[in-house]
Amino acid sequence: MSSAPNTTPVLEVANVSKRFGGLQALSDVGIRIEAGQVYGLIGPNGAGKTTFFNVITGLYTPDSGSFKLGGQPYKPTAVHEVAKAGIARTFQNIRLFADMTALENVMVGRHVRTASGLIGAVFRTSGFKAEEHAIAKRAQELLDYVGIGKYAEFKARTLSYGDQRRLEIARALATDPKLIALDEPAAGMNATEKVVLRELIDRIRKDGRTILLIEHDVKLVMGLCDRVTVLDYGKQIAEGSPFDVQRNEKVIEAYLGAGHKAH
Ligand SMILES: Nc1ncnc2c1ncn2[C@@H]1O[C@H](COP(=O)(O)OP(=O)(O)OP(=O)(O)O)[C@@H](O)[C@H]1O
Repeated sequence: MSSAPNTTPVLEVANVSKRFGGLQALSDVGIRIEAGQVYGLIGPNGAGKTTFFNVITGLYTPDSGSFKLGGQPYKPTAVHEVAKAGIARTFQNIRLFADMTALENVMVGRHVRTASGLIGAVFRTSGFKAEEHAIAKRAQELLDYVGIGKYAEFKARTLSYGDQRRLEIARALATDPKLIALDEPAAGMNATEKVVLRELIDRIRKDGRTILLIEHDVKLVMGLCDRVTVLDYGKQIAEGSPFDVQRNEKVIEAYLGAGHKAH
Protein backbone atom coordinates (compact mmCIF):
# COMPACT_ATOMS: atom_id res chain seq x y z
CA MET A 1 0.00 0.00 0.00
CA SER A 2 2.49 2.62 1.11
CA SER A 3 5.50 4.05 -0.68
CA ALA A 4 8.79 2.16 -0.78
CA PRO A 5 11.39 4.76 0.25
CA ASN A 6 14.48 3.01 -1.14
CA THR A 7 13.34 2.69 -4.72
CA THR A 8 13.54 5.29 -7.47
CA PRO A 9 10.13 6.84 -7.94
CA VAL A 10 8.58 6.39 -11.37
CA LEU A 11 7.47 10.02 -11.42
CA GLU A 12 8.79 12.81 -9.25
CA VAL A 13 7.39 16.24 -9.90
CA ALA A 14 8.03 19.25 -7.69
CA ASN A 15 7.02 22.90 -7.45
CA VAL A 16 4.75 22.98 -10.46
CA SER A 17 3.08 26.34 -10.94
CA LYS A 18 0.93 27.52 -13.81
CA ARG A 19 -0.88 30.80 -14.25
CA PHE A 20 -3.53 31.68 -16.85
CA GLY A 21 -3.70 35.47 -16.94
CA GLY A 22 -4.94 36.46 -13.50
CA LEU A 23 -5.74 32.92 -12.44
CA GLN A 24 -3.21 30.86 -10.51
CA ALA A 25 -4.29 27.44 -11.74
CA LEU A 26 -1.45 25.57 -9.95
CA SER A 27 0.70 26.71 -7.02
CA ASP A 28 3.78 24.67 -6.13
CA VAL A 29 2.23 21.26 -6.69
CA GLY A 30 4.43 18.17 -6.29
CA ILE A 31 3.85 14.43 -6.35
CA ARG A 32 5.98 11.32 -6.07
CA ILE A 33 4.71 8.08 -7.53
CA GLU A 34 6.42 4.81 -6.66
CA ALA A 35 6.59 1.82 -9.01
CA GLY A 36 3.41 -0.23 -9.01
CA GLN A 37 1.25 2.40 -7.37
CA VAL A 38 -2.12 3.68 -8.43
CA TYR A 39 -1.89 7.36 -7.56
CA GLY A 40 -5.07 9.42 -7.46
CA LEU A 41 -5.49 13.11 -8.17
CA ILE A 42 -8.79 14.47 -6.95
CA GLY A 43 -10.40 17.80 -6.21
CA PRO A 44 -13.53 19.81 -6.97
CA ASN A 45 -14.29 21.21 -10.43
CA GLY A 46 -11.69 23.74 -11.51
CA ALA A 47 -9.17 22.60 -8.85
CA GLY A 48 -6.38 22.25 -11.43
CA LYS A 49 -6.29 18.50 -12.02
CA THR A 50 -6.43 18.65 -15.81
CA THR A 51 -3.97 21.53 -15.87
CA PHE A 52 -1.54 19.42 -13.84
CA PHE A 53 -2.02 16.48 -16.22
CA ASN A 54 -1.51 18.76 -19.19
CA VAL A 55 1.69 20.14 -17.71
CA ILE A 56 3.29 16.79 -16.95
CA THR A 57 2.31 15.40 -20.37
CA GLY A 58 3.68 18.37 -22.34
CA LEU A 59 0.44 20.05 -23.41
CA TYR A 60 0.91 23.15 -21.24
CA THR A 61 4.20 24.85 -20.50
CA PRO A 62 4.54 25.35 -16.74
CA ASP A 63 5.80 28.59 -15.18
CA SER A 64 7.97 26.50 -12.86
CA GLY A 65 8.55 22.89 -11.92
CA SER A 66 11.05 20.05 -11.95
CA PHE A 67 10.27 16.71 -13.55
CA LYS A 68 11.85 13.27 -13.26
CA LEU A 69 10.68 10.06 -14.86
CA GLY A 70 12.37 6.88 -13.62
CA GLY A 71 14.99 9.05 -11.95
CA GLN A 72 15.88 10.87 -15.18
CA PRO A 73 15.02 14.54 -15.62
CA TYR A 74 12.63 15.12 -18.49
CA LYS A 75 11.31 18.31 -20.01
CA PRO A 76 7.57 18.21 -20.62
CA THR A 77 7.79 20.56 -23.59
CA ALA A 78 6.12 18.44 -26.27
CA VAL A 79 3.55 15.67 -26.14
CA HIS A 80 5.49 13.27 -28.40
CA GLU A 81 8.68 13.77 -26.38
CA VAL A 82 6.83 12.95 -23.17
CA ALA A 83 5.32 9.86 -24.82
CA LYS A 84 8.81 8.77 -25.89
CA ALA A 85 10.14 9.40 -22.39
CA GLY A 86 7.50 6.98 -21.13
CA ILE A 87 4.25 8.66 -20.08
CA ALA A 88 1.10 7.62 -21.94
CA ARG A 89 -2.22 9.24 -21.26
CA THR A 90 -5.90 9.09 -22.00
CA PHE A 91 -8.18 12.11 -22.26
CA GLN A 92 -11.28 13.23 -20.43
CA ASN A 93 -12.85 13.86 -23.83
CA ILE A 94 -11.95 10.70 -25.68
CA ARG A 95 -9.44 11.31 -28.47
CA LEU A 96 -9.48 8.36 -30.80
CA PHE A 97 -9.15 8.22 -34.57
CA ALA A 98 -12.89 7.84 -35.04
CA ASP A 99 -12.83 6.39 -38.57
CA MET A 100 -9.96 4.01 -37.98
CA THR A 101 -10.60 0.53 -36.59
CA ALA A 102 -9.99 -0.31 -32.96
CA LEU A 103 -6.94 -2.35 -34.03
CA GLU A 104 -5.51 0.53 -36.07
CA ASN A 105 -5.95 2.93 -33.16
CA VAL A 106 -3.82 0.67 -30.96
CA MET A 107 -1.27 0.18 -33.74
CA VAL A 108 -0.81 3.95 -33.94
CA GLY A 109 0.02 3.95 -30.22
CA ARG A 110 2.59 1.21 -30.78
CA HIS A 111 4.43 3.21 -33.44
CA VAL A 112 5.83 5.49 -30.75
CA ARG A 113 8.07 2.52 -29.93
CA THR A 114 9.01 1.33 -33.40
CA ALA A 115 11.84 2.23 -35.69
CA SER A 116 9.74 3.33 -38.64
CA GLY A 117 7.46 5.43 -36.47
CA LEU A 118 4.27 7.19 -37.36
CA ILE A 119 5.58 8.60 -40.65
CA GLY A 120 6.44 5.07 -41.75
CA ALA A 121 2.92 4.00 -40.85
CA VAL A 122 1.38 6.78 -42.91
CA PHE A 123 3.59 6.26 -45.99
CA ARG A 124 3.87 2.48 -45.56
CA THR A 125 7.61 2.31 -46.06
CA SER A 126 9.30 -1.10 -46.40
CA GLY A 127 10.59 -0.82 -42.84
CA PHE A 128 7.07 -0.28 -41.69
CA LYS A 129 5.72 -3.29 -43.57
CA ALA A 130 8.34 -5.53 -41.97
CA GLU A 131 7.18 -4.43 -38.53
CA GLU A 132 3.49 -4.34 -39.30
CA HIS A 133 2.68 -7.96 -38.61
CA ALA A 134 4.26 -7.95 -35.15
CA ILE A 135 2.58 -4.66 -34.31
CA ALA A 136 -0.85 -5.92 -35.37
CA LYS A 137 -0.37 -9.04 -33.28
CA ARG A 138 0.59 -7.00 -30.23
CA ALA A 139 -2.32 -4.60 -30.81
CA GLN A 140 -4.75 -7.54 -30.91
CA GLU A 141 -3.30 -8.87 -27.65
CA LEU A 142 -3.87 -5.48 -26.03
CA LEU A 143 -7.46 -5.32 -27.27
CA ASP A 144 -8.02 -8.78 -25.79
CA TYR A 145 -6.36 -7.62 -22.57
CA VAL A 146 -8.75 -4.69 -22.11
CA GLY A 147 -11.68 -6.91 -23.08
CA ILE A 148 -12.64 -5.60 -26.52
CA GLY A 149 -10.74 -8.01 -28.76
CA LYS A 150 -13.86 -8.97 -30.68
CA TYR A 151 -14.26 -5.38 -31.87
CA ALA A 152 -10.80 -5.19 -33.47
CA GLU A 153 -12.16 -4.49 -36.95
CA PHE A 154 -14.92 -2.10 -35.82
CA LYS A 155 -14.43 1.61 -36.42
CA ALA A 156 -13.68 3.38 -33.14
CA ARG A 157 -16.71 5.64 -33.43
CA THR A 158 -19.08 2.67 -33.50
CA LEU A 159 -17.97 1.40 -30.08
CA SER A 160 -19.89 2.17 -26.90
CA TYR A 161 -18.60 4.91 -24.67
CA GLY A 162 -17.17 2.47 -22.14
CA ASP A 163 -15.47 0.46 -24.88
CA GLN A 164 -13.95 3.62 -26.39
CA ARG A 165 -12.43 4.40 -23.01
CA ARG A 166 -11.01 0.89 -22.86
CA LEU A 167 -9.65 1.33 -26.37
CA GLU A 168 -7.87 4.51 -25.23
CA ILE A 169 -6.30 2.52 -22.41
CA ALA A 170 -5.16 -0.18 -24.86
CA ARG A 171 -3.62 2.50 -27.08
CA ALA A 172 -1.82 4.02 -24.10
CA LEU A 173 -0.52 0.58 -23.04
CA ALA A 174 0.77 0.01 -26.57
CA THR A 175 3.53 2.56 -25.97
CA ASP A 176 4.90 0.41 -23.10
CA PRO A 177 4.79 3.38 -20.77
CA LYS A 178 6.62 3.77 -17.49
CA LEU A 179 3.54 5.61 -16.31
CA ILE A 180 0.00 5.50 -17.61
CA ALA A 181 -2.05 8.61 -16.86
CA LEU A 182 -5.83 8.20 -16.98
CA ASP A 183 -7.93 11.36 -17.15
CA GLU A 184 -11.35 10.56 -15.69
CA PRO A 185 -11.60 7.04 -17.10
CA ALA A 186 -14.98 6.42 -15.43
CA ALA A 187 -16.66 9.58 -16.77
CA GLY A 188 -20.01 8.74 -18.32
CA MET A 189 -19.83 5.08 -17.36
CA ASN A 190 -22.70 3.23 -15.71
CA ALA A 191 -22.22 1.21 -12.52
CA THR A 192 -21.56 -2.06 -14.37
CA GLU A 193 -18.98 -0.46 -16.65
CA LYS A 194 -17.28 1.06 -13.61
CA VAL A 195 -16.89 -2.36 -12.00
CA VAL A 196 -15.27 -3.67 -15.19
CA LEU A 197 -13.03 -0.59 -15.36
CA ARG A 198 -11.95 -1.04 -11.78
CA GLU A 199 -11.01 -4.66 -12.46
CA LEU A 200 -9.05 -3.56 -15.52
CA ILE A 201 -7.09 -0.89 -13.65
CA ASP A 202 -6.39 -3.39 -10.88
CA ARG A 203 -5.10 -5.89 -13.44
CA ILE A 204 -2.90 -3.27 -15.11
CA ARG A 205 -1.36 -2.53 -11.72
CA LYS A 206 -0.90 -6.21 -10.88
CA ASP A 207 0.87 -6.64 -14.21
CA GLY A 208 3.51 -4.20 -12.98
CA ARG A 209 2.37 -0.86 -14.39
CA THR A 210 2.25 2.42 -12.54
CA ILE A 211 -0.88 4.53 -12.86
CA LEU A 212 -1.81 8.15 -12.27
CA LEU A 213 -5.54 8.71 -12.16
CA ILE A 214 -7.75 11.78 -12.18
CA GLU A 215 -11.22 10.75 -11.18
CA HIS A 216 -14.41 12.34 -9.91
CA ASP A 217 -15.82 9.09 -8.61
CA VAL A 218 -14.59 9.23 -5.02
CA LYS A 219 -15.59 5.65 -4.31
CA LEU A 220 -13.51 4.41 -7.23
CA VAL A 221 -10.51 6.51 -6.15
CA MET A 222 -10.69 5.43 -2.54
CA GLY A 223 -11.04 1.77 -3.50
CA LEU A 224 -8.24 1.71 -6.07
CA CYS A 225 -5.54 4.17 -5.08
CA ASP A 226 -2.49 3.64 -2.90
CA ARG A 227 -1.89 7.38 -2.52
CA VAL A 228 -4.04 10.40 -3.20
CA THR A 229 -3.33 14.09 -3.72
CA VAL A 230 -6.15 16.57 -3.29
CA LEU A 231 -6.09 19.87 -5.15
CA ASP A 232 -8.28 22.85 -4.39
CA TYR A 233 -7.94 26.17 -6.24
CA GLY A 234 -4.57 24.99 -7.57
CA LYS A 235 -3.16 24.21 -4.15
CA GLN A 236 -2.29 20.80 -2.80
CA ILE A 237 -4.38 20.64 0.35
CA ALA A 238 -3.72 17.00 1.24
CA GLU A 239 -1.54 14.04 0.27
CA GLY A 240 -1.65 10.57 1.75
CA SER A 241 -3.42 7.25 1.86
CA PRO A 242 -7.11 7.24 0.91
CA PHE A 243 -7.86 6.43 4.55
CA ASP A 244 -6.09 9.57 5.80
CA VAL A 245 -7.20 11.84 3.00
CA GLN A 246 -10.88 11.17 3.41
CA ARG A 247 -10.63 12.13 7.08
CA ASN A 248 -8.67 15.32 6.43
CA GLU A 249 -10.74 18.33 7.47
CA LYS A 250 -9.56 20.55 4.63
CA VAL A 251 -10.59 17.87 2.18
CA ILE A 252 -13.97 17.37 3.76
CA GLU A 253 -14.53 21.11 3.66
CA ALA A 254 -13.24 21.71 0.13
CA TYR A 255 -14.33 18.65 -1.69
CA LEU A 256 -16.33 16.05 0.10
CA GLY A 257 -18.43 18.72 1.77
CA ALA A 258 -19.65 19.86 -1.62
CA GLY A 259 -22.26 17.13 -1.82
CA HIS A 260 -19.85 14.21 -2.21
CA LYS A 261 -19.38 11.39 0.22
CA ALA A 262 -16.34 9.21 0.69
CA HIS A 263 -17.32 5.64 1.42
N1 LIG B 1 -6.22 26.90 -21.24
C1 LIG B 1 -6.73 27.60 -20.21
N2 LIG B 1 -6.82 28.94 -20.26
C2 LIG B 1 -7.34 29.64 -19.22
N3 LIG B 1 -7.77 29.10 -18.07
C3 LIG B 1 -7.70 27.76 -17.96
C4 LIG B 1 -7.19 26.94 -19.01
N4 LIG B 1 -7.24 25.64 -18.62
C5 LIG B 1 -7.76 25.66 -17.38
N5 LIG B 1 -8.04 26.93 -16.99
C6 LIG B 1 -8.58 27.33 -15.69
O1 LIG B 1 -7.74 26.79 -14.69
C7 LIG B 1 -8.51 26.31 -13.59
C8 LIG B 1 -8.23 24.85 -13.37
O2 LIG B 1 -8.86 24.11 -14.41
P1 LIG B 1 -8.69 22.55 -14.62
O3 LIG B 1 -9.42 22.19 -15.86
O4 LIG B 1 -7.26 22.19 -14.51
O5 LIG B 1 -9.47 21.98 -13.35
P2 LIG B 1 -9.97 20.50 -13.06
O6 LIG B 1 -9.64 20.24 -11.64
O7 LIG B 1 -9.43 19.58 -14.06
O8 LIG B 1 -11.53 20.65 -13.23
P3 LIG B 1 -12.64 19.59 -13.73
O9 LIG B 1 -12.79 18.64 -12.60
O10 LIG B 1 -13.83 20.44 -13.91
O11 LIG B 1 -12.13 18.97 -14.98
C9 LIG B 1 -9.96 26.60 -13.90
O12 LIG B 1 -10.33 27.82 -13.27
C10 LIG B 1 -9.96 26.74 -15.41
O13 LIG B 1 -10.97 27.62 -15.84
